[in-house]
Amino acid sequence: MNKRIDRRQRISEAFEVFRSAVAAALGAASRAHRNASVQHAREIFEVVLRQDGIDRALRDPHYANVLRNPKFADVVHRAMEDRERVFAKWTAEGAQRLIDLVAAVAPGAASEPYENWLGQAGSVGPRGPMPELWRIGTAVATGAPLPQQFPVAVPLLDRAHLAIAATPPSRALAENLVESLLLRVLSYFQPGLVHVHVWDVGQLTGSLPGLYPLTRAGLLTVHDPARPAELLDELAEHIRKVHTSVLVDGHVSLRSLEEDSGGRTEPWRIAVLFGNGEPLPEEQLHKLQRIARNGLACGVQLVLVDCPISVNSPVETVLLEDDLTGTTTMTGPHATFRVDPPLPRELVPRACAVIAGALEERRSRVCTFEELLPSRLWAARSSSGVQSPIGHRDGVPVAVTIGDSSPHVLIGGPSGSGKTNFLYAMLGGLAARYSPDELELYLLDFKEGVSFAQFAPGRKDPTWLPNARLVGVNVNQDREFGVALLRFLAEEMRRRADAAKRHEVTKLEELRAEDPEGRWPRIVAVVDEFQYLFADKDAVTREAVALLEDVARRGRSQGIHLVLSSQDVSSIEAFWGKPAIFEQFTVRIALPKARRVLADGNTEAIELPRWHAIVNHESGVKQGNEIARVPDATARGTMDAVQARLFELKPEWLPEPRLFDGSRVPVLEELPGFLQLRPGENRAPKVLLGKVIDVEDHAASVSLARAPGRNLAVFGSALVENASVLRAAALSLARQHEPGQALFTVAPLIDDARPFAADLVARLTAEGHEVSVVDLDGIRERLGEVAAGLTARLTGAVSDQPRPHYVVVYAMDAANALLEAKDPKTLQSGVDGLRQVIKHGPENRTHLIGWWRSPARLKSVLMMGASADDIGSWVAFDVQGQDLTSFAPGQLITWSPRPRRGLFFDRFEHSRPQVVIPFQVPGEDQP
Ligand SMILES: Nc1ncnc2c1ncn2[C@@H]1O[C@H](COP(=O)(O)OP(=O)(O)OP(=O)(O)O)[C@@H](O)[C@H]1O
Repeated sequence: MNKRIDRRQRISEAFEVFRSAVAAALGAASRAHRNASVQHAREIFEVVLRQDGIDRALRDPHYANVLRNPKFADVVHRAMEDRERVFAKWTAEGAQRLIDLVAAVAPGAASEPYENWLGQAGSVGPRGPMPELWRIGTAVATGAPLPQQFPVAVPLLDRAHLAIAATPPSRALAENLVESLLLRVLSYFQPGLVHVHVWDVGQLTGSLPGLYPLTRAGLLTVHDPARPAELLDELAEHIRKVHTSVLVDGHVSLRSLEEDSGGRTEPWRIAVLFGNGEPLPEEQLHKLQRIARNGLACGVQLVLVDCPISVNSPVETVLLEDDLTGTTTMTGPHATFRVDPPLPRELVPRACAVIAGALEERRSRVCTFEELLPSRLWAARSSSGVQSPIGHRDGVPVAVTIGDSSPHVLIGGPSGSGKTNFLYAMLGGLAARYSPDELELYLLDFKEGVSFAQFAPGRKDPTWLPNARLVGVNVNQDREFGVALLRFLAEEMRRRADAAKRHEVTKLEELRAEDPEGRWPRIVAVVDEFQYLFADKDAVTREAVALLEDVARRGRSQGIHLVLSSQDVSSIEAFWGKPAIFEQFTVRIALPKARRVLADGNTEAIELPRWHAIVNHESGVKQGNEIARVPDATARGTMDAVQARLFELKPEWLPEPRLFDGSRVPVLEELPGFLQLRPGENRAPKVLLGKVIDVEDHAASVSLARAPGRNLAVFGSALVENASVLRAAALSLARQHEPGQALFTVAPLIDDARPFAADLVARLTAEGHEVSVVDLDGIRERLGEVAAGLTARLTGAVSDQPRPHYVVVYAMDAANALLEAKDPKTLQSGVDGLRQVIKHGPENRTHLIGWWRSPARLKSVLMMGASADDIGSWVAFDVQGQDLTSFAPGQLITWSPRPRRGLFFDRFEHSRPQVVIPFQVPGEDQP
């Protein structure tokens, strides 16, 4: 029995060992399993965590427990470490870089806290600097290890539109954002440089109530919510206007123009559209898309709130969420931003009132001439045209553009309305911007007075305007000078067209590109009171019209531009009768009360205040009107000061402008053409008579060749003028002969002529010439001797080289009766002698230079034995055109005499008579 018990005991014990072994084995397995599970869970967690990212896990409430579990602490720790390592660069410098960047490109009100600027009117003018970004809030990079804040800013004005999409809870935030942004912009720039338009689909009273004080100064326009089309049309019209009047000639945007011209010439327009999340009706949407597409180039900025639109132009987008955070396309999806807190309610209207007030004050302040000038003189290029501000509106410059698409300018305004002042403002601005290689000026003033005289060197002021190539003053009745200028321009136009053809181009801009070494400045020719050109229905007007038509039509592509100004455009029938000419004058400037310069029905000039001008680049149609206050440009220290500065800058080689002063009496002895005369064997002597009216400053001259007809007659009763011609003729001949080589007979046949003749004789003898003087009593005999000498040659009795002999007779007709008497012996009259001299003198080097007090008195002599043909050239003073026709067969001479002007015709040289200005005679003063 005991044995059995013992065995059982042993068995039990044996099983006990087994059980313990099993238990131990199971325990170990379970521990291992537990460990493995934890390990597995960690790995799975790490996989998930890495997949989601630690930053997301940290924000996700589902992760909260797990992240606290100490078992996963090392996984979390590792992930955090990795994140920190990855973000080390960002953490160290990322946010700071953004802070620095915004501070650099968004100066002043563009990014600083409102305390620094709100309530002050901006001071930055049209020349900038232009902020690149404008602050809207603060962001943190989502997922960065440290919640470092950095500013969020968006580009605006010329750079990108702004679209904001909000949810109902965040809509108010969107409005705050817009308000703050607008105030930043409005407070940055000088008042007037930015205009705001607001349209809100939902609210009749409009949004942004804090901005309302701006309406008083016209800086804010709140548009009717029921009529969005009105705003869209207005913006579209503005864009069109900028294209047609400002962005002419090559510039694609106001910004590129600004870079070239050194300043903004057009204010920005910011249009804020508050929508309701629904797209606009299709037609309006298309309009809006067009504005979005073209607006940025023309200074039109859209800010669209809940106004869905897809456009093909730069737009930055802001998305605001229910939780009042947002994202923007500027910072991408990895940054969450918060809109800056709203500006203090009560400060906004006050700030807007300050801005409006400052603008009103600016408006009442007169901009100065100095403000028309560029920051750098002569820095602009004229390849595609020239442009200069001529005045300001609301502190913003208003410019005139002259180029291929706005080639010519017409200025109108009654006397005293400021045309001349306007021209000065324009010429000052242009001359300061464009060097003489870029722009040449031809300035002609028909008015009494000397408004352009200061541009040429004068007795008091030796400086002159370097751009001026020609200055014509006191032109008054010398309409021929206007024609001469037009002729010169037409000639230059042809020269340029030929050069263009050689380079196979059609326009000046292309020619300049093809021929960079060539000098091809643009030419602006200004004619003040140009209606004088068309004063009579005569050959001058006909020629002027033809030339004007040619230059107006073809000048544009050759860089030749006309600026015509008149107090009475309506009276210029010849001009009006040619709509083709008129149409070329697309730039119209109307001064107060100007009539007919602008298009019919555009009567704004009537209401224009003093010292203002309407600048219109659209042929005068109403939409093209831009009003500018023109500064005083004629006072001392304005145009004259610029001229003095430019004079210092001018290159050495630049010649003085030619001055044509209609009131000046030319002086023979100062004329280069006279001083250059020398004795010469093989040339026919040249006789200078006076100056012709031309651009080149030539003398009128006749060649006294050894040929029939080479005599000179001077007609008219005007003593001084006739004596002047005889004197100039004789003195110029004297310079072309060695002393003793020629003989001069000087015959004053009336007493009044004696002083002139005596002076002439003195000068001729002083130069060593042989002079014989005869008076009325001796003339018949003298002519008889000369005639006999000629007869001897004609009959062959004498055959040596004839000696040049110039017979200068004052008032030849005084001897008519005396000459007509016949010699009782020979039955010859003195007239026969005279005829012989006139007819056969020239071929034998004897030339008659005679003054007859009327052409009829000479004609009576030229009946038999001599003819009008024997007087090959003549100058007439105070003689009507019809009285001269017998000396210019086949010509219709429409000449009305005028003081100190003669009509000159050389049948050997001229197809038509030309006007001459006689030289000064001794004792005669300059006016
Ligand atoms: N913008 C201006 N600011 C101040 N003064 C001005 C301005 N424009 C013109 N004036 C002054 O008004 C006067 C007349 O101006 P201006 O000579 O330019 O007129 P106009 O139209 O050319 O007259 P007119 O044809 O009679 O010569 C001048 O004394 C000029 O200084």
